[in-house]
Amino acid sequence: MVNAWAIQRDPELWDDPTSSKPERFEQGKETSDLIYKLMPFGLGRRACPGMVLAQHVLWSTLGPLIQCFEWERVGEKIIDMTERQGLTMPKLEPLEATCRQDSSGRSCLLSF
Ligand code: HEM
Repeated sequence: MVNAWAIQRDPELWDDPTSSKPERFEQGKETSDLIYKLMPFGLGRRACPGMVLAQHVLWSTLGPLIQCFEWERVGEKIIDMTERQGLTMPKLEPLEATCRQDSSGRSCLLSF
């Protein structure tokens, strides 16, 4: 069994592996061998058959949530990213956040 958890946190493979840096996935960065370093859907014959569906759903749900809203944590406390055990690696402390419609005037996929 492949230990994807360890591979995804290996400092020899990732710059500052435990920090949230979405920009690391921008084109041209971290793209070589990404499929073997990240493996969100597994690899090979037993890889996830729902990958394409999942990616489309993610684009159409997460995209508008990020693009159309401004998000803030509740209170001043830094968000604790500690994981608890479970199949999908849930957070130990559930995430609490507030959002409001983006006021920057950027175009948004959704109209209200
Ligand atoms: C973000 C969403 C998803 C993630 C991250 C994900 C991830 C994974 C991973 C890591 C595996 C194990 C692959 C392996 O053993 O190497 C898997 C297996 C599987 N996934 Fe997904 N999956 C997602 C969504 C879906 C969806 C939407 C479906 C179906 C509509 C699906 C159906 C399956 C099935 C049936 C297997 C078992 C494949 C087998 O054992 O042959 N998954 N998935």
